[in-house]
This record gives sequence, structure tokens and C-alpha cells, in this order.
Amino acid sequence: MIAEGRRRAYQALIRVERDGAYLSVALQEALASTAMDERDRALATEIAYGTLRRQITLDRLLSPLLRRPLSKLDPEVRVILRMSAYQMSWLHRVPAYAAANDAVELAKRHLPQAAPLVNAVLRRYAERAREWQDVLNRDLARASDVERWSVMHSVPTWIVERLVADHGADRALEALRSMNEPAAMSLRVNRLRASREEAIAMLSAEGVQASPGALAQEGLRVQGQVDVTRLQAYRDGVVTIQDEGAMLVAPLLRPEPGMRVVDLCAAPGGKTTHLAELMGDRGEIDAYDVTVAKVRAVRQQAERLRLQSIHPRLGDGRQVTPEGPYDAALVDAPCTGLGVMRRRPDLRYRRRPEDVLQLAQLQRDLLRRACAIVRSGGVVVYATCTLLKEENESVVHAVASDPSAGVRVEDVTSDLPAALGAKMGERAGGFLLWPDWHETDGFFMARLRRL
Ligand SMILES: C[S@@+](CC[C@H](N)C(=O)[O-])C[C@H]1O[C@@H](n2cnc3c(N)ncnc32)[C@H](O)[C@@H]1O
Repeated sequence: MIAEGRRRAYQALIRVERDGAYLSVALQEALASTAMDERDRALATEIAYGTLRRQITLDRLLSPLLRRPLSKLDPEVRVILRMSAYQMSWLHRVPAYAAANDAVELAKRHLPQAAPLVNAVLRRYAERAREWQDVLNRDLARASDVERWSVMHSVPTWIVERLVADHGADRALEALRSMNEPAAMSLRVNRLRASREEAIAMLSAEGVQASPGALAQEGLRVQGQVDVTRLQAYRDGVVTIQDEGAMLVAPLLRPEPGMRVVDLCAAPGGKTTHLAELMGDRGEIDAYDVTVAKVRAVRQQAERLRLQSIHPRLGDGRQVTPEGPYDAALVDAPCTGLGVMRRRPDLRYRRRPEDVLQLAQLQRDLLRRACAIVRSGGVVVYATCTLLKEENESVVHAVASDPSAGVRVEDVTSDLPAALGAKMGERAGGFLLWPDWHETDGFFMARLRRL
């Protein structure tokens, strides 16, 4: 019988491979049954995320064992080979024979004619599975640095090239090394409903261990992987799932009760709701996004947190025309998401180099619009979860250097937590929080002030 965790991991991975589904959605569907054991759930999650994180590496390791290129095989075979090779090389508590036997059973069930091939390839793979680094070092001895790093860290070459060009090889390499570590889980405490200590006690009463985060005053780090949405503390609006790095963005607007704020890219509402909490839920926040489903997501989060000051609105942020100017605006722009690769391992394979150019245009347009609709002396915060200059500093520079925008860039050092220490980097055009510094996602944030 195929282990439940492997069966569910396969279900999710085949949806990603064959139908282009997002991993988070496909896995949620695969794990939907409430009857599932927590251990099976954890194994399925580990296999699905781990396999996608290591996909380029796995394909390189598997290729010499195949007569045909991996890309020419049926998606079912690709998925079964990758997920089984992943377990053999990375999940040392899983015996190789268990992974191989289940792989053959999976093949028999989903593509019976491929079972002998799966069996033969994985028996050979198992002989060297633990030595994958040595195998690759030999294979890549004559490869360029970019190709070697791409294969070793499973990141497409164009992304490696861009990161090296933007930040230098050392910094890029440090970040790449961190991209395949599982992401820590953090929560934001809604301090309108509980103090951080009270929230820790509520979570503890539900069997969840949490401790104060190092960076954000309202941040909590949770031990292990927990489905927080099932907890009473979540349903009661005491906590929100948010990366601790993301919690540094809303305070940059210097939110105060009574302010009128616009969030041009609000869904699913993580930063909008944080703003409302920081404003004591007094004031007005117009929260825009482009689809009905996304606007609904913002509304649901506002309702769960019992926040009245948020007005979810359907609309293109580039065309927002308010009756009067806002005190502050947030542009948490759509981006390539390279700072959140740990949480969304499939993103790196979906993105194309041409996306950067298109996104940068949209980002500039959104930021220009934000600058146009805040009052004189008001602030605009621009944020992304990517690491590329073209989407970060260059966007800020393009807008701020245009005299018609009437803004200047501010140094945000004094608004950032002291816990960041010396790790501040170059901040003239904005602040980049690297994902390998404090076990957060990677974020860029800049503040502009209207003259
Ligand atoms: C990075 S996400 C925002 C995350 C959100 N601020 C949070 O913290 O939960 C970017 C959002 O921008 C939205 N978006 C994309 N193009 C847009 C546009 N032209 N106008 C407004 N929103 C847009 C996307 O739908 C997406 O929800």
C-alpha cells in the first residue's frame, strides 16, 4: 500500500506539473480530507515542497540515468522520479527501498507501462543518492559559476545572472543558499485584541508553541508547521499569518489614528489590516485590488480581525481618482517574488526574464499614481518581495527623479528595528531585507515624501 503522505504529495505535484497549478493551492486540495493523520500531512508537505525546491538539481541528477530527456517523458513519470529521488537524497529518515517501492506502485496506478522504467532508474539512483553533491561536483567541474550555482541551488540561470549582476557574486550566493531552507512560520498579533503575551498564552492553550519575534513588536515565531487557520485565536481575529519581514512595511507609513490612507495593491490584506491595527482602527483605509475574489479576500480578513476602518474596493490602482488627497499611500506592488522563493518554490520556474520588464512598467505606473494622490507632506511607501534592482531601486529612482512627481526619497533607517543591527546594506534608494539575514522573506521597502 502506498504511504498516504507520498500519495498526497504525488496528487499535488502532478497538478503543478501537468496543469500549471500553484503548489500551495494543489497541496491544500490534496490535503483537504480532515481524516488525515498529522504525520502523513507533514510528510506530504515536505515531499511536495522539497521536490519543487530541488527540481533543477533533481533533473540534473536523474538525466544521466535516462535514455530520453526528462522533458520528453510523461509528466506522471517525471513527477514520480523527482519526488522519489528527492526522498532518497534529502529525507534521510526515509529508507530508499520504501521510496522506490511506493514509486513503482504509484507508476502502476497512474501509468502502468512506465513502472519498469521507474523501477530501473530508481534502483540505479539509490546507489548514489546520498552522494548527490559529489556526483554534481564532478559533473559540473567544467561548468561556469552561473551554471553550477543554478544546478546546485535549483534556480534558473537567468535569475542567478540577474542576482549576481545586481548584488555581486558573494551576496547572491548567500541568498541562493537560503532559498531552499523551509520558511519559518510567523504570526502578527492584533494588538487591538490581545497583547503579545496574551496571544502566546492563547496559542499555548491550543497546543501551539510561539515566542516573540526578533524584528517586529507584534511578531511571533511559531514552532513547527501548524494549520493556524483552524485555531480559535485565528478565528477570533487575534493573530494573522504574516512573515516577520512583511511586518516592517506598514510602520513605514507612520500610521496614526484618524489618517486617510490608500492601499493600491491590497489583497489578500496582510499589510492593509496591519495598517488598520496600527491606526487603532480609527481613520479610513481605501484598499484596492483588481479582481472580485481578491477584494473579497481583503474584506474577509478585515471582518475576521473586526476592523471597521478598511474599505475594500475593486479597481486598478493606476486609475484611482479620489475626491480629496490621502495622507499616505502604500504600493505593495506585484513583482517577480524572488524574495519569497522558500515559501513559493514553484515561482522560480514560472517566471520569465521578460516578466521583469513588464512588471517594472506596472510598478512605476502604480507608484506614480500613488505620488499623485497624496497631499503635500504625505508619504508613499513602495514595497516588493523581490530582490531585483529593476523592480526596486530603479522604480523608485525613475519616479523620484521625475520633477513632475514632486517627491523625494527618505532614509528609513530610524524607522527600522534596531534588531537588524549592522545588516542594513545600502539604503539610499530604499532598504532591502535579505532572506538569509533574519530568517524572513526577502523584501524591499522605500518611503517617498510628497513635496
Ligand atoms: C504583493 S501583492 C499585495 C500583497 C498585500 N499587500 C498583502 O500584504 O497582503 C500585489 C497585489 O497587487 C494586485 N495588483 C496587480 N495589478 C494591480 C493593479 N493594476 N492595481 C491594483 N492592484 C493590482 C495583485 O492582484 C496582488 O493582489
